[in-house]
Amino acid sequence: MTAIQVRGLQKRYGDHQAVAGIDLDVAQGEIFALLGPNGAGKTTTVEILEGHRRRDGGEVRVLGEDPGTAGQAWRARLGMVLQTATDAAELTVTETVRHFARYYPRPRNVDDVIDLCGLREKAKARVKSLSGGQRRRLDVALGIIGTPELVFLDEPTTGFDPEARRQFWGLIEKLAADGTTILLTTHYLDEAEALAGRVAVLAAGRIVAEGTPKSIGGRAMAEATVRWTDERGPQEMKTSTPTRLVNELSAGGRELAGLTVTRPSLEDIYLDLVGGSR
Ligand SMILES: Nc1ncnc2c1ncn2[C@@H]1O[C@H](COP(=O)(O)OP(=O)(O)OP(=O)(O)O)[C@@H](O)[C@H]1O
Repeated sequence: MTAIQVRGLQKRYGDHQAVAGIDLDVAQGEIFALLGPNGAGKTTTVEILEGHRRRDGGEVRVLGEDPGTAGQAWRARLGMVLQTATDAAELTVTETVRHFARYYPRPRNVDDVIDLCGLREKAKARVKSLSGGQRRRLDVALGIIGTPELVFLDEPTTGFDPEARRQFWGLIEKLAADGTTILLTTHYLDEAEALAGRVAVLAAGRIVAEGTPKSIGGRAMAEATVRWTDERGPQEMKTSTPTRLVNELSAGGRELAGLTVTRPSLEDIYLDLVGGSR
């Protein structure tokens, strides 16, 4: 079943076209990433899907309903990770999660969620004493306490140190393993590559590429560059059949000094895709 279906979505702020006609399909159980630079229209898109912002044009279905008109029962099936959710800073982590659990008809077990989000050691700590990364994990705890079918994560790891990001990715993978659909926005390529089954690259309100991280921008098909050094010095050849080339070069068991085979990185392709639109 399709969790999210978007056709021709448009949003304009004054005379600025923030979202310029995008199509999206996210299947149930998928981790889907909207990847794009600052100002590409990611947050606007997610807020429309959450029902927090009105669209100017296009069709949107989220869990089968139009977010513009869907009611409370629909909302309870979504997990929205809002940075403002943890304002009750005088409460402890457990108290905060327990408090939010009361809003939902089918909440997860409070202790399970605290464990899942890696907050066991901080369960009795006041929210105001948490680090930025721990607070973000608490935001996620509050986003998933209601057993949502679909979770929206808007730039979840911005400002995290590398270890906190790894831990957070692990949490997202655990959620997805339970069958939760996840739509995340990010401007980190490695995050999209590590987590998402499919990625849409957004630039200036349009989707400029979509597919698996490996296939984005035709990367899987791109020519490889084979480099090696021989008696003439450093050599370089571009080829669509690098295995054959290396076989030919090394015929008779000849060792090739400094041999490397590279394809354009996701970063090369991405910068190419979004470069013209900034
Ligand atoms: N409420 C608003 N009023 C006017 N312009 C807005 C409003 N919200 C967003 N914009 C503009 O619309 C464009 C898209 O913004 P949006 O926040 O959706 O981008 P984004 O991809 O999420 O960027 P970031 O990575 O910086 O969060 C930007 O040019 C932004 O300045």
